[in-house]
Amino acid sequence: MGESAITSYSNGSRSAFTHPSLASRLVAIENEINSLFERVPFGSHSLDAEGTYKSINALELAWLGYTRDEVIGKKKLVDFLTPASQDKFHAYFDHPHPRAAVNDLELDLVRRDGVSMPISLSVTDHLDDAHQLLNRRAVIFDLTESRANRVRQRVSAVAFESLSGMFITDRNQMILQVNNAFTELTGYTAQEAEGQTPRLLSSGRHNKAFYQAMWAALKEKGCWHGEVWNRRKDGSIFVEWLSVSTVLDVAGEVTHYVASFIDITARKSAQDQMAHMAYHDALTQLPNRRLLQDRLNQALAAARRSGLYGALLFIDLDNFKKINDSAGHEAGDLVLVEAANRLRRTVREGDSVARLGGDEFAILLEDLDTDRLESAAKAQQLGEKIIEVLAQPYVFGRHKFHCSASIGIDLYAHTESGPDLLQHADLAMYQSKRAGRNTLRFFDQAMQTALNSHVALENELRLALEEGHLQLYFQPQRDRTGKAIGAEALLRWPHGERGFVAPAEFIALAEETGLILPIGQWVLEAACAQLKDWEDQPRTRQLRLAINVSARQFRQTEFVAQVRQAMEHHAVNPALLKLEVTESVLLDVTDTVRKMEALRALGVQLSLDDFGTGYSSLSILTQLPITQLKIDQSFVRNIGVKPSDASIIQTIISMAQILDMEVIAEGVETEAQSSFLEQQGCQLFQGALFGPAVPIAVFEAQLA
Ligand SMILES: Nc1nc2c(ncn2[C@@H]2O[C@H](COP(=O)(O)OP(=O)(O)OP(=O)(O)O)[C@@H](O)[C@H]2O)c(=O)[nH]1
Repeated sequence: MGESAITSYSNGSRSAFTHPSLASRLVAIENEINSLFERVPFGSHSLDAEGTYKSINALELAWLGYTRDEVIGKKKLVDFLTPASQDKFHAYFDHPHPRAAVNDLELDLVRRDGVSMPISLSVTDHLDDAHQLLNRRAVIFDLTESRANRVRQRVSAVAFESLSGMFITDRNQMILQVNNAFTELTGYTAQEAEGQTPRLLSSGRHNKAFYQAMWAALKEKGCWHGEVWNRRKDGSIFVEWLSVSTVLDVAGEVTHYVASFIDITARKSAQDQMAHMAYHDALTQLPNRRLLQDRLNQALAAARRSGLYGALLFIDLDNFKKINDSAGHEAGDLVLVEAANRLRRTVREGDSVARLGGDEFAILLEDLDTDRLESAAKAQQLGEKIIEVLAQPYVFGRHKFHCSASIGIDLYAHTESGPDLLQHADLAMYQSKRAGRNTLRFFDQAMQTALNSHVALENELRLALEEGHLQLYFQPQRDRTGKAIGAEALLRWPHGERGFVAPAEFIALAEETGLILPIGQWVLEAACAQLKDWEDQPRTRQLRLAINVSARQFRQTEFVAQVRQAMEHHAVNPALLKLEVTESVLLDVTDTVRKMEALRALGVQLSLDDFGTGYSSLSILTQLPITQLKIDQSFVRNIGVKPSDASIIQTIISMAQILDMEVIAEGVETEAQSSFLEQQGCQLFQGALFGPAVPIAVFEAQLA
């Protein structure tokens, strides 16, 4: 820029400048300075004593966005400041005793385009001999960049002090800096950590390969994340989620590593605990069925490779329910825990013990032998040991319980599948139960054949129920005059190929598989519908209908509600519905009494079926709101054959009279039986002599 571009104004009023040669000399010097400042990389200007621009360099003009003519002699610096900066400016410069210099005062300019610009202002004042301000020369630095840097630094500093533990190392992994969270999480202060390497925290839980993989990832990708077990200063171990990143220089060389971590010990232990709960039984802490299934699958895969036999033992405690019923569920729990401990102690390390549920346990024995018989012998040996160990008394304080076990064993080689094994062992266990309990049985081919037809029959029964092929037959119940007072509804299953399946066969199957529940519900609904039907005709309006309720059905919590709903649904008179239950429901007396009372409150009749064959004591009988006793047909059949049975019948009838219950005899086939029963005071009769079970149309046709 040429000389003409610089214009300076001298303040002619000042005495020091009155000498013409000195004044022109000063002007020349000032012009020289101005021209010098034209080339500097910062803003520069001079102001007169009033603060008006005397000179300004090109850079500052460019920042402001004005022309020289608009500024020189017309504007003051304060005209270009933000209001806040104006206040600051005045506070510094409107001083009774001007200072000689101000350095690095931070202000904000407002450019012509309205954008503000941070600057640093340094000013040198020229004073005359009387300390009056002559003029002022200023240099201005643009702080835009450095202020942004400072903001960045502040943000970084705040970020560094986050809740995550952080540390920065040099390229040799020497820790240069740690944050407060690092100290909180590890127990090491900055002084203790700085100068060390991260090995300071090593727990010894990771091997060399782990760290090698970490360094390889850092080298390749520039970052690594993962779980690391570390040790705090106090020696305690914690697990952290660690992220490490490399910092590179312009040449691509690592200069630093930056690591941040959070303590995930609590989260991890919660996760571990949940995983444990998903695979273990809460009461005994043994693996549960799910985990056993996994292990079975692994064991089968291993057997395929090794060719060795293994065995699965299915263990079920005998009459365990009695302990619950007699001493309470807590006592039952104690026995289960003790049984689990005994099983654990009895097996070899490596054998899996699991609780399948209730009082059922399983043991998986792997790698027994290449020979089937030898393997069976080993499994049997352990099975017998277990029977012996579990049969020892269970003593808790003053209480002592006895509980034997029944075991089913299935050997496996490379062929079986996990679910089959469990099913086979279960079936073999069931054979042990049938053989009198406290023993063991192996699954064999005959059992397999029986199982196959069992499974087929089960599917067919399910289908028969779904497709409405089950039927109710009606066997009349008559009074002493021979008049039908009602009927017992009996389930029949006409099978497409086999004709009628024997009720004993399919009902036992339904009990075993649980199908008895939907079947029982169907019977209940069908009986109510039938009662409703009868209600519409005068001839049948008074007929009562008895249905059989299985113990399993009766034990359901919602049983009473089901009965109520069915009766409401069909709007039947409850007094005409009779539920026949067997003595097997009496195992849980309290529950039975409660349910029976609820049923009686609904108005339903209750009959105790097969009476005399079970074990119900007289005292229990007196607690039950039963309306009828049914003499079992086995006694009736022995009338005139076995005198003791005749006395039992006499006792039952007189007992019913004392307890004010109705009494009915079933299975009456001969006149002799009938007249004996009548003589003893029996009021109601059912049996072939009075009519077999027949379809509804036949039954109704036979009504006199
Ligand atoms: N105390 C307790 N009882 C349980 C638990 N789980 C299931 N049960 C009871 O265990 C009993 C299992 O009985 P079952 O195996 O069917 O019959 P059982 O009396 O052992 O007779 P058998 O097996 O035929 O010899 C049922 O009464 C269940 O209510 C439990 O966690 N604690």
